[in-house]
Amino acid sequence: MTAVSVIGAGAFGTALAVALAAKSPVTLWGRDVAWPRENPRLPGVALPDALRLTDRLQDALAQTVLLALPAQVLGGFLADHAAALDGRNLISCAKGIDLQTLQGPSALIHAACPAATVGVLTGPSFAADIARGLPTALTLACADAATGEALQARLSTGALRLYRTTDVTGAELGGALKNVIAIAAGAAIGAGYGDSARASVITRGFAEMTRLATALGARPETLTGLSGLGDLVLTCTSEGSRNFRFGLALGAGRDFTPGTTVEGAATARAVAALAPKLGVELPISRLVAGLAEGRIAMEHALDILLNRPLKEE
Ligand SMILES: NC(=O)C1=CN([C@@H]2O[C@H](COP(=O)(O)OP(=O)(O)OC[C@H]3O[C@@H](n4cnc5c(N)ncnc54)[C@H](O)[C@@H]3O)[C@@H](O)[C@H]2O)C=CC1
Ligand SMILES: O=C(CO)COP(=O)(O)O
Repeated sequence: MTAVSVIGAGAFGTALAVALAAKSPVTLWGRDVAWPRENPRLPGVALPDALRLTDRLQDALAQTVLLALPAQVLGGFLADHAAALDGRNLISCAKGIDLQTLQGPSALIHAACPAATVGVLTGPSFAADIARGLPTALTLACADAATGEALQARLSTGALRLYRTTDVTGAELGGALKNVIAIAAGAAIGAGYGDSARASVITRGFAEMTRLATALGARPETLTGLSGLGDLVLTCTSEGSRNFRFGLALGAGRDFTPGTTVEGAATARAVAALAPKLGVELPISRLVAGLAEGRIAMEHALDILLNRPLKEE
């Protein structure tokens, strides 16, 4: 039995498994791992011998399990496999808010697996960078400080440097909400509004992320760390981001590749549903929800943002 297993053989799960296999044997579970030694979602990355692939969950579960499934499928997966997962260290790597329950991945895990120790691994990191062994800094959040420290040591490698925090809510929400703002930043660029407009979206978007996250119990300083500001900067400025590219396509009125994981689209709708319940104003996120649902046309988006009453920063 390996020390760490990774559930979800998409781009991110595979990249994490490749990186961790440099340190100790890793098992990677996926429902569709019939590919030879290269994952089509992560082209050009050879899978090392220390990485064992399986589609049998019962063969995959170590004491520490990284859950690298998209946020909108995590709840169903947990419902199906809670008994096998409970009691382990379960670390969410998903960046989203579940649209059905309006909860983040850590709350879904707690609810399904009450005896598990829950953690969150998040921060600025493209799967391709991690898989290539490029230097990357992430946040490992765990409410239990001692377990968090042990997990930090277990999951750090020569290239992957983990910082730790006990603020699970803040770390998780930073990663989820930056995807929504990245869609807005992409839309601003795609529509030709320019880099100054993008800088405004990043800054005012960060204010929205902080308002919502603190209303849900996050510590404000967590939002200024890797999991919040760090990942926001990466995702709003790089075409390596699927959320940013989705926004680019929206802004330019172009189609977007179906089947691509774009966490920010569903998360924007979850955020729009949460905002009135919490009494927080989130104009950019609500606009992204409207664009993603097709309720708002791109040609009206700018007017909606600019015609609001003037206010203090
Ligand atoms: N790709 C990246 O650079 C990064 C991704 N993440 C996060 O990791 C999470 C996963 O994203 P990616 O791996 O990039 O997505 P992906 O689109 O590359 O892969 C998704 C994987 O989930 C599997 N899947 C879908 N529904 C399933 C189900 N019901 N049961 C079992 N497996 C199922 C698919 O077969 C696929 O292997 C997302 O929350 C994303 O935000 C976080 C950091 C970086
Ligand atoms: O979360 C990511 C980088 O930190 C990946 O972003 P995308 O899901 O937008 O590709």
